[in-house]
Amino acid sequence: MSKIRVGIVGASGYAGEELLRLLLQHPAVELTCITSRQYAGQPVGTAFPRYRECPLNFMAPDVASFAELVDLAFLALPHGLAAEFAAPLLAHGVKVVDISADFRLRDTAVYAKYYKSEHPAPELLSKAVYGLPERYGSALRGAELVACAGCYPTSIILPGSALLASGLVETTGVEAISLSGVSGAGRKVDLPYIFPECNESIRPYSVTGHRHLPEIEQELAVAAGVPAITMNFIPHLIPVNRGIHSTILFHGRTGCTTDKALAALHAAYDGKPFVRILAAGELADTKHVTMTNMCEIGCVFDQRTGRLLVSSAIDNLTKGASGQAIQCMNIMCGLDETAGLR
Ligand SMILES: NC(=O)C1=CN([C@@H]2O[C@H](COP(=O)(O)OP(=O)(O)OC[C@H]3O[C@@H](n4cnc5c(N)ncnc54)[C@H](OP(=O)(O)O)[C@@H]3O)[C@@H](O)[C@H]2O)C=CC1
Ligand SMILES: CC(=O)N[C@@H](CCC(=O)OP(=O)(O)O)C(=O)O
Repeated sequence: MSKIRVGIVGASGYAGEELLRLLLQHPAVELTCITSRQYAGQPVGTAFPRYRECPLNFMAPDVASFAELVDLAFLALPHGLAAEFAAPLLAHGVKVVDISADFRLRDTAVYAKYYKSEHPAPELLSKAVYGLPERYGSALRGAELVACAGCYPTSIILPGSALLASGLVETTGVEAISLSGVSGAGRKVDLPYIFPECNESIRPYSVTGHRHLPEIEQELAVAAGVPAITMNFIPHLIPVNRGIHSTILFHGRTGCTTDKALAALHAAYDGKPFVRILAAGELADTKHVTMTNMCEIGCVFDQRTGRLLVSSAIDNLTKGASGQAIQCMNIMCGLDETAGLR
């Protein structure tokens, strides 16, 4: 079988770097082109010295020349911009896997509120499949445009949707407290993210209106089968390079126990290669998942408070971004879901 020709738009950032790491050893793809404005014309090793021996050169992000070289494009661009690239690429017949947030929200008014601008390509929203393979696997088969789930959302929606769908927990009073490594903010020089500012620091931010909140609420409501879910989501920046840990608190319904919650998670995810359900008494740890495409989930029911405490961990750059994007590509193209990701 001939290899799928793929390219990365925005390959000089952290999501781009993670795509490079995974795609350069993917058995069914040929990485034909990578773009960057600042490194255009230079070898990939200029931006990432670990790839000094790699013969690839960055090219300028010119859609027409890029589209000639690829069957499928990964967009690792800032939100707002990704949609501007998606539209002409799709028009050239190129499949698009977008890692940005541009096609995740179904409601353009919600997008405008949280992303502070009108949606750049609303006409494409109906084409977009939400890129969370464990929940949307069959819709991904043959999709042309995939909106990869966000990093924090992946860590919350995977456990949360299974538990809400099981009926063991209430749909009201949901709370999620998440901790993210600094690579989640991208490869940029910005004062709050330089080493002396974020080392030895744990800092909550955007505690009442983070842009991932509507994405999490949207997908949890779908899973729960209710018109809307209103919840708290409290992200924190922590001084590690990679990894997200989320603690999600639910009010248990009558009969909720740790064993029943674990059984619901097993029923949803047994056989899914990138979800690991822990045994009773175990909670998730980012150390167990960094540099992998795995989401690790544990939970415990607190009899005293009636709350189900759920703990989940992912690598923000792998299952939270580029690994998930490749998992989506594998399904879109009829490959083994795990190709290049084990
Ligand atoms: N970091 C993470 O953990 C996650 C990131 N994401 C999403 O993935 C996307 C990329 O994130 P990340 O890699 O962290 O971001 P970075 O800031 O590290 O990289 C952004 C990339 O976009 C390119 N770029 C920026 N502006 C333009 C432009 N005007 N035209 C063309 N290229 C441009 C940059 O290249 P150059 O300047 O050289 O042109 C660079 O390659 C974002 O939408 C982010 O929200 C999603 C999940 C997790
Ligand atoms: C630590 C940090 O700053 N994290 C980013 C989210 C990471 C990201 O890129 O979000 P997407 O999944 O939507 O692309 C933030 O809070 O905006």
